[in-house]
Amino acid sequence: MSPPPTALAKTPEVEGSATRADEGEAESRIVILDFGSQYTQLIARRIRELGVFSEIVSPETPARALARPGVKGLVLSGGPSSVAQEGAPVPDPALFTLGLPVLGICYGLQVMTRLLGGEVERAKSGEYGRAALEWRASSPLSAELPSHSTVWNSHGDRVLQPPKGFVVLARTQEEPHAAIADPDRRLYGLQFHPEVTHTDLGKEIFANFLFRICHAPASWKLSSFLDRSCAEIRAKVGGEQVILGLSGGVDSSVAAALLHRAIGDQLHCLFVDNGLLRQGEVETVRHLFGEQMGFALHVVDASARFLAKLRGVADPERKRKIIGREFIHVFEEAARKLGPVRFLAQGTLYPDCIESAAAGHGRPAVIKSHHNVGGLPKRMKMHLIEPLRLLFKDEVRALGELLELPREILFRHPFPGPGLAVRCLAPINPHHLALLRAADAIVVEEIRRAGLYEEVWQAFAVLLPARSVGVMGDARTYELTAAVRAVQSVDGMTADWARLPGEVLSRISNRIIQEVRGINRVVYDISSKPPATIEWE
Ligand SMILES: Nc1ncnc2c1ncn2[C@@H]1O[C@H](COP(=O)(O)OP(=O)(O)OP(=O)(O)O)[C@@H](O)[C@H]1O
Ligand SMILES: O=c1[nH]c(=O)c2[nH+]cn([C@@H]3O[C@H](COP(=O)(O)O)[C@@H](O)[C@H]3O)c2[nH]1
Ligand SMILES: NC(=O)CC[C@H](N)C(=O)O
Ligand SMILES: [Mg+2]
Repeated sequence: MSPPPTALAKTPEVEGSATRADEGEAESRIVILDFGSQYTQLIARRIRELGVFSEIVSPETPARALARPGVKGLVLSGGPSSVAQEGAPVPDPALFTLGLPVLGICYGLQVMTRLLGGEVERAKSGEYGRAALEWRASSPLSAELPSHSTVWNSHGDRVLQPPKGFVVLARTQEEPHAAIADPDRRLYGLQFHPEVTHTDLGKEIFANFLFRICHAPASWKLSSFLDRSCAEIRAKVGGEQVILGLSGGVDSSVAAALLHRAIGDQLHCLFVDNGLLRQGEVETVRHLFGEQMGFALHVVDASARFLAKLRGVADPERKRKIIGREFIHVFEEAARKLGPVRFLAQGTLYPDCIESAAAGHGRPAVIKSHHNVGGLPKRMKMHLIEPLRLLFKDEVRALGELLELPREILFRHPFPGPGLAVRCLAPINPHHLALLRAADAIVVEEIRRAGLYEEVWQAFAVLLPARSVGVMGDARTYELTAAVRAVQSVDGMTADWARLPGEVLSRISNRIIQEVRGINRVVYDISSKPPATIEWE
């Protein structure tokens, strides 16, 4: 197969100071109408990787709202619905008359076909997974692509008759209308999914759409994003004070560094020691953010009140609620002490926004309640500043690198807001937390020492209330059990237990039993998610 074409733009620059981007004019962008595909975010990612900003909007967005300055083209995503089905999402038909290029993918192709007068039918047998694609006609969408390549499908409906003015660009063995287009109106449709990595040359197809059809400049760069968002924050905040809950995790740390660059000491970072933090966490945060980075850091020791409220509580959901409520109280008190604070900053990311928007139609925002500390903003009546709300996690990490945050912070394993409380299945008290903290530190230390820290998604210890008999130094012991959990995952939604080398497990086990008095047995958790979860509670 021939090498990929040269049409590919470079990935957005992370380094460098070039900030020519669109000062004063609207940022060039591609707008993606989301029909509910599991891959919509991947479409946005692919486009941004090519250096063009992309934005995901509701499928019902009116055409006039799509024709904004800066918009260079539209993508209609796939989706679970069937176009003939009642209640299936339909875009504003006027979007096809805006003169903007359109790329319909799967459901997006099918809905475009139907709206423009073509026919869609239920296929006799769907087309799922791998297929061999053959480009049959030349077009800017397939420019410089080899005539044959592998694509990935997932559809049960198909285009029976393309709309008037459309020609067939490509087919697969099963599907004669794998790609169709009306080149004069710059309307393109693909039955397969160019956004998934299983489609070879999917990125090149996007590059052709962006640069040969939409003529979008590749001007989306994190460095210009950084400059622009600092200016926006300064304009919004003026001389006021801002508070931000700093957890030491990636998102809040990057948000803090960005705000600090914008407004310096008007930013007050609040780090709450809830008594449920990992070993050395308070010192690390104090050293890194207070001393090294020079942030106005307020460390609030609230461990006594958290632990008092948690004493004797075993139910995981009750633990989470108590912790969320205490966080709010601590924040409110701290804000009052600082004087009138009008702004609350948060490290909300783009996936959080999309998830909560999707959940807005009467469904509970399950994912948000998992990730936010007790819904701070709603109750606190402050204006929100969310500088990362347009970014994906890996873009946030890259931004953190631009802001010179140490790798140690940016590539940290996720740590749940409720902290060690959801890893201590034995009754919560200072003694049990100390055992857990010590065991956890050994797990992480040994995994680091083996050079595996960045290979696993998360690794930690859990303290179990199970006591068992052991023999140490000829004497009987009757003590608690530690479970070691280490998983591989991409997004935390699904996970498999990590196949840690036997020697590493053995060192962890020996050290915990020898060094942590009160634990005499170590087990390794070999459950995947689903059906288990990553955390034990
Ligand atoms: N100990 C804490 N002190 C102050 N704020 C906290 C603390 N723990 C959590 N928070 C707040 O709760 C938010 C949500 O926590 P979450 O773990 O989802 O994100 P994160 O810690 O910023 O990043 P990451 O997802 O990488 O852990 C944080 O951004 C932070 O504002
Ligand atoms: O901020 C958080 N607040 C929480 O209440 C919470 N519970 C779990 N997690 C983290 O989310 C990922 C998936 O965890 P589970 O498989 O246990 O649901 C894993 O990375 C968990 O560590 C949390 N994060
Ligand atoms: N992935 C998709 O967009 C599927 C579209 C439609 N639900 C079908 O089965 O054909
Ligand atoms: Mg965190």
